[in-house]
Amino acid sequence: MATHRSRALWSRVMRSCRLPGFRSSWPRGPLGARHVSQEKQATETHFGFETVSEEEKGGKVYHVFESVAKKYDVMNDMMSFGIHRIWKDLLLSKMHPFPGTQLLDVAGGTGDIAFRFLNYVHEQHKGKQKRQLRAQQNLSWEEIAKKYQSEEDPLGGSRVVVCDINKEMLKIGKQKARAQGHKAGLAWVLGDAEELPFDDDKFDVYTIAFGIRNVTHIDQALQEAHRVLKPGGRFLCLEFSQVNNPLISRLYDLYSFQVIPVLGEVIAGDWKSYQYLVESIRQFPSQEEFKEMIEDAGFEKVTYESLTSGIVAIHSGFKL
Ligand SMILES: COc1cc(O)cc(C/C=C(\C)CC/C=C(\C)CC/C=C(\C)CC/C=C(\C)CC/C=C(\C)CC/C=C(\C)CC/C=C(\C)CC/C=C(\C)CC/C=C(\C)CCC=C(C)C)c1O
Ligand SMILES: C[S@@+](CC[C@H](N)C(=O)[O-])C[C@H]1O[C@@H](n2cnc3c(N)ncnc32)[C@H](O)[C@@H]1O
Repeated sequence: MATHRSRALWSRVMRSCRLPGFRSSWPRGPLGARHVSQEKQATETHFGFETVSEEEKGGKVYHVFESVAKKYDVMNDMMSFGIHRIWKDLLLSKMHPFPGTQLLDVAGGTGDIAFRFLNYVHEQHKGKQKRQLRAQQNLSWEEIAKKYQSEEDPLGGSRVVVCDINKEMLKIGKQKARAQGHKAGLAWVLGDAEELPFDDDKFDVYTIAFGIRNVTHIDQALQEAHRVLKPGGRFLCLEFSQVNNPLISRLYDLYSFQVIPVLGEVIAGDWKSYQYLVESIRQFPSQEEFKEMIEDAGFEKVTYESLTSGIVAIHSGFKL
């Protein structure tokens, strides 16, 4: 059994060497994940390097995340040497939520962004409370103790809704929330980024981390982001992007195509989902192209910051 498994693994490694994975520059559709050919308008798209119908794509993406959900978090630490945590922390520092922020985290999966948000606003609120106490002279010990024991909202009114299309990812997220003691200020909603189950002008911030690449109609998801944000609200997207240093790009390509699917097979028993991951990264638009797409959806003051040589980028835009 073990020999069969390792032989199968080796044959996959060999096959993957024949993939365009050895090219130093990658074919990139101008619209990223959505490729529209002249003959078959708006019916075909990409699922990694595979061309599939738009109807098929959603089901395939669903299957990927249903399959990897249980191993999702451990895979991210292994593949990125823990670096995905730093990227997510940076997204939160960029957001720098104000007290009372209403956040919608779309494609929120197992809750990494939501938990960071809750920890951030909790720390912020505690800091504010301390500063207020320090500023008040001559408080008795009883008054100070009362202030700490009062049932005041420890999140200062901030709330987060995690919205994801995949039940299995949300299930793992809810288990993590229980284990980490997150209860208040957190809601889980099953929903599609392309058709959000929320009213217009509802949220202060919309985040999407490593999610938009998987959506069939990225333009539709961006328009939905714009719709649900309040005027003055902020769009923030953390996603894979384009590496511009040729040497790092070559190493990263080698690592992506030769190591990541192997890790996927060994840790999650799922080569194909991790092959989809690395292929879908190469189909996603560059920093500048994605910036234009965000502007086309009606966002203003759109900027981006490339992280780790452009392996990922954070895009930001405002609904004004
Ligand atoms: C299904 O869809 C998904 C599933 C998911 O689980 C997650 C997502 C969404 C994704 C995330 C939340 C983040 C996931 C993170 C990544 C995909 C990885 C991002 C990658 C990095 C941060 C590292 C970037 C790597 C480089 C720039 C290249 C550095 C690599 C090397 C020097 C190794 C070069 C590799 C080769 C020559 C290939 C052959 C090598 C071997 C077979 C030996 C094995 C090598 C290793 C295990 C690597 C050891 C590397 C080091 C000790 C150096 C580390 C250096 C750096 C990190 C700069 C989702 O959608
Ligand atoms: C790579 S995970 C990202 C999870 C989380 N944001 C994080 O940073 O770890 C991608 C998530 O996008 C979700 N997703 C894919 N297509 C979606 C869609 N159309 N609407 C909402 N979520 C979607 C998947 O179910 C999956 O949970």
